Amino acid sequence: MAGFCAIWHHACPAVRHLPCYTAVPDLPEPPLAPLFEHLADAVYLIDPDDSRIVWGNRAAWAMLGLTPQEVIDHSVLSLQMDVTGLPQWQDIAQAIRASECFTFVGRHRHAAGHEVPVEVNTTRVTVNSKGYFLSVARDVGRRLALERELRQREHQLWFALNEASDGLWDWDIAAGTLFFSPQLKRMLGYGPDEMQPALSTWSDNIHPDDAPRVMQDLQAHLSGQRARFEAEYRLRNRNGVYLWVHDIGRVCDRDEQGRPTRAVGMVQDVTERKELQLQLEQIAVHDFLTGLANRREGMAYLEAQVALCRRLELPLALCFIDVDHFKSINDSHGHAVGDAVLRRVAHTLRDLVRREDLVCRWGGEEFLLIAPGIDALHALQLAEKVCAAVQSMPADELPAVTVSIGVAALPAHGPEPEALIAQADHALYQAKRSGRNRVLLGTGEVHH
Ligand SMILES: Nc1nc2c(ncn2[C@@H]2O[C@H](COP(=O)(O)OP(=O)(O)OP(=O)(O)O)[C@@H](O)[C@H]2O)c(=O)[nH]1
Repeated sequence: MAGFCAIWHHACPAVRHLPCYTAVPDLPEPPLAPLFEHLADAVYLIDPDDSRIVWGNRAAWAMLGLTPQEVIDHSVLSLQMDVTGLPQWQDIAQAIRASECFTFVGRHRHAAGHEVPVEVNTTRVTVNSKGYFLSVARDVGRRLALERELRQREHQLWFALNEASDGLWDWDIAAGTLFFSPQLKRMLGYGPDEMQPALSTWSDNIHPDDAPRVMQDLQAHLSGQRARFEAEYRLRNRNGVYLWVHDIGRVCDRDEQGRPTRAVGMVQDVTERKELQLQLEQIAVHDFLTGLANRREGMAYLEAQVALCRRLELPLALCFIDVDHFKSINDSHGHAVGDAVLRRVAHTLRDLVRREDLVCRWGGEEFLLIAPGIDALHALQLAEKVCAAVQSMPADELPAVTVSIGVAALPAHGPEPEALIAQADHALYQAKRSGRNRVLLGTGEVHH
């Protein structure tokens, strides 16, 4: 081995860190040896009889992290982790002799301790009348890593399509086809072979009340006005039941003119969350006992309608309605009966008003009727109707009651909602004082 130290040295000016090869007359070298020096793949010349490496190129030493001195005259068995002994080497040598080119996939041992996955192609060459093996080893670590990554991605994709809770869609806009993932079909109650892969399969099943908004949102994204498509809407399932879904998607391909050609997205079933949200919204704006709008909702409606009617120069009327002697109902029949009476009064009021009117429970046994577009005269007539309707409620299981009503109207009784309420409240107070079961109009005076 001492002779090798002299002929393999580290002073090659072209490649500074790699040992440089110098041909030695008494050692075999493969044909075209100088050419192999410039190959990126490792090249070894191996004596088939004893598996000794007798020559290698620069890439060979680099791949192993060793110097030529550490490799030359060593058996391939010391480098190749998948060849475990001479008998196995003999079998391999036999196979190499029997074929034009023998391919072997294995692992080289790097000086730093890690493995280098290699694909080794070996062929036979004759040097100085003796047969040798010429092996070209390619580092396939990167390729294997890529293959592993690809397999991993395929697995993730399979998982996303089949197991993830979100349904996926892939819309080939140019071809006019819409792919629905197995999970999306399952979410909507369809089998794997159902659901035509067409846009109409989706769009025809959107709730008619939601469809215009959803299509507008989709169009806004396709035309580039919005960065992505996102919508919450009702989608009909196979049984005709509407699910609430959260749909989010994005254009992923455009043609040379910038027109979208493909979009992908995912759909989540949010029915439970949406129904809970709707219930909470309902609770937030409704009175629990009567189901009417609550005071906060009534006030918001009054403010909005006063602003609108003032802008359009339309009248607006308010009726403050209070059940007469309600305390005595509670006292003589109990609180539960009192509640039932309040519910019945509420239903009577609701049945009497127009769609654009709003009745809210102001508190206790007080109700507020907001009637946009109605002047004071018509409001008085409406209030009389309310009095009559309450008085004529059937007195079967529940005690009969009457109501007193104070009326105020825009513009006569003040431009602001608070002024209108104060006027109606004062008129109600007067109605109570003057005997109850009656209607009085506000005076337009300011009362403190
Ligand atoms: N059952 C029941 N009673 C209620 C409710 N809210 C308020 N009340 C009762 O309604 C009664 C209102 O009494 P008052 O304000 O004295 O008025 P009133 O007895 O109707 O007399 P006038 O308004 O002067 O005709 C009180 O006894 C309250 O306890 C409710 O949700 N359910």
